[in-house]
This record gives sequence, structure tokens and C-alpha cells, in this order.
Amino acid sequence: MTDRVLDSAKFIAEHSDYVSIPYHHIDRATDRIIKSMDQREYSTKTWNQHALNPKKLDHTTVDWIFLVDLLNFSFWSDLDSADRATAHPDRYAVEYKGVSYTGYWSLCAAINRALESGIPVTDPTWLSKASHDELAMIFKSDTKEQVPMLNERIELMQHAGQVLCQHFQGSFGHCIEQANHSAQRLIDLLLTYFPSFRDIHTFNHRKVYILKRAQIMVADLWACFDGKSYGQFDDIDTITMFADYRVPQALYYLGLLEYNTALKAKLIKGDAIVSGSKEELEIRGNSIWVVELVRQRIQERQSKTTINAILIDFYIWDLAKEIQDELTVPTHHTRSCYY
Ligand SMILES: Nc1nc2c(c(CN[C@H]3C=C[C@H](O)[C@@H]3O)cn2[C@@H]2O[C@H](COP(=O)(O)O)[C@@H](O)[C@H]2O)c(=O)[nH]1
Repeated sequence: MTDRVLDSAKFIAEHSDYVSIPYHHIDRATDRIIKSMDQREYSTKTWNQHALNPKKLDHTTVDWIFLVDLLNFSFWSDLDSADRATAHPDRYAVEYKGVSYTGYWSLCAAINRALESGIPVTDPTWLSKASHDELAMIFKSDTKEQVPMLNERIELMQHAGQVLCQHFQGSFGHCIEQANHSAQRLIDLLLTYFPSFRDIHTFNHRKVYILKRAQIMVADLWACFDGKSYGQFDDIDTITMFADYRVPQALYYLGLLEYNTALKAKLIKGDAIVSGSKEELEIRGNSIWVVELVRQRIQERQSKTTINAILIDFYIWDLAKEIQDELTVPTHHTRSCYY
């Protein structure tokens, strides 16, 4: 089966003007990635080790992952141009168990904070009936800035709650069951019932599939449940890297992406990059494609490897967060619900 995302990424990489892949760097970068993943024994088990990720392997965790990946987008701050590990004091942050979280982890912290205060925020029935203000409170900020795209997030939660109640007996677990252990079928169900997952664009007059949040939803289930139960997907290796704004930044640092002078200047200035623009799609498409090339190199060297694009992506994302202060070119600034 050809993969719609990989086909799109290859097409973008072959028709790019602003972004390129330094092919002569791939071997050295692959060496570094393999060595570090081996040292860390990087596997699906790494996912559950994150403090904020759920530990119980049941349908409540399935609904937790659904809600997180429904909202897993656009955490970068208009205030914090430096975007360092030690955030700007006013940047949106959520305090949970004595730790202040920003970015993606602020979303997980907000959800866990709500659950601990007795709000069943991951329950689709509750979501389907919750008011605007009740949902806004979930994202209550512990700093001056509020969460980016608050209203969009609220609308997505209300709509998703209604859809899960109307079509999937009030739990995302039933949607997974309908996919019958196929990642691609689960992605198709997400695209059919939840429009905000339709991360599909036009590049050089051709439809291109990026599908970042639909794919990471599958990947988080697979990793959390260690490929069993709600995480069993017989076609899991058709999932690609997730084209967000953090991994491309790390790929550049690893010498796996190159930007032309004009685009690099825009990134350094923090200029807005329009969602669906050629520049943005080239950053996302080349990121997916170069991770695929790294995956192929690893496959060639370690034929029995269990490393797939998901684990390479998770590793690079975790690495990016660890070395955030060393990353030389900023993340690109696109506001969208896709990533
Ligand atoms: N490609 C890719 N993008 C990812 C993730 C994750 C979280 N997954 C972790 C959780 C458990 C696993 O162990 C994973 O390590 C979030 N994001 C994206 O990053 C951006 C947020 O960045 P910042 O503002 O710096 O927090 C935003 O676009 C968000 O959608 C990933 O894994 N891969």
C-alpha cells in the first residue's frame, strides 16, 4: 500500500525552493541518532515514563490520549520570542504538582489538573454538555498570557464530545474498535468525523497529506499500550514522522534540513509563516521525508531493528526539549489547529 503522507512528503521534497535536505549529512546524523537511541534503550516504554502521561492502561487513558491529541497544536507563545527552556515569565504556563509547564506539556498539565480537581474533562458526555466558561477554566493560566487559540480549543472539545456521544457510544475506545487494528482506518475515521484532523493542503496544484495530529494520535495509543489492546495496529509502520514545529527545528540542528537565506531570515526574525503556504509545507514535507531517509538507513544497517518513524520522531522531539537552549534557528511561527 502506498502511503499518502510519504508520497506527499517525497513530492514536496522533490519540488522545494526554500528548504533542502543535505543528503551528505544523513549518514553522520543517523550514526548519532542510533547511538543515542540505543544508549537510552528508546522504545514504546519511554512514553509512559513521562511524568504527565497516564499510567493506567484502560479506556479512561484512551479518552485522555484522544483529548490531548485533539488539542495538540500551536503552543508557541507570541510573547516568548526567545523560546528557551526557561520560559519568559509571562508566557502561558500551567502549574501542576509544584512544576510549571509550558508548551505541549502545559496541555497535559491542564488536563491532569482538571481531573484531579474532580472535573471529568476527558469524558465525552461531560464535554458534549460543558459550557464555554467551564471549558475555558480547564486552561486557566498561572501567568499573564492565556493559552493560544483558546476559543478554537473550546469549540473542538464541545464538537468532539457531541460526535463521540452520537456515533461512538460516548468513548473513543469504540472508534478504535471500529478501526479493527488498522492505523490507516482509524486515521480515516478521524478525518471523517473530526474535521480539525484534516491536515491536507495544496502544494504545486497537488493535494498533499501531512496528517500530523491524526498520526500522532495513533502513535500515542501504540506507544502507551505498547502495541497491544487499544494500541495494536497491524500497519503501524505506515505511520510517518509528525510534522510539527519542534522536530524541524531539531532536524536543522542535526544538519538534516537546510533553509535558503530568505526563509532563514524570516525564522530568525520570528515572522509569521502562513498555514498552507509553500514555505510552511516545504518545512513540514522535507521533515517527514528526511526522517524517512534516516529510517531507511537504520533499516539497512540493522535489518532486525524495531525502530520506526514514530520512535525516531519521539526521540528527536524529546532531544529537542532537552537541548532547546542550544537550538540555533527558532521554530517557525504558523498559527493553525493542525500542529
Ligand atoms: N513531532 C512531534 N511533535 C510533537 C510531539 C509532542 C509530544 N509527544 C511526546 C509525548 C510523549 C512522547 O514520548 C512524545 O515524546 C508534541 N508535539 C508537537 O510539538 C509542538 C509543541 O512543542 P513545544 O511548544 O516545545 O512543547 C506542537 O506542535 C505539538 O503538536 C512529538 O512527540 N513529536
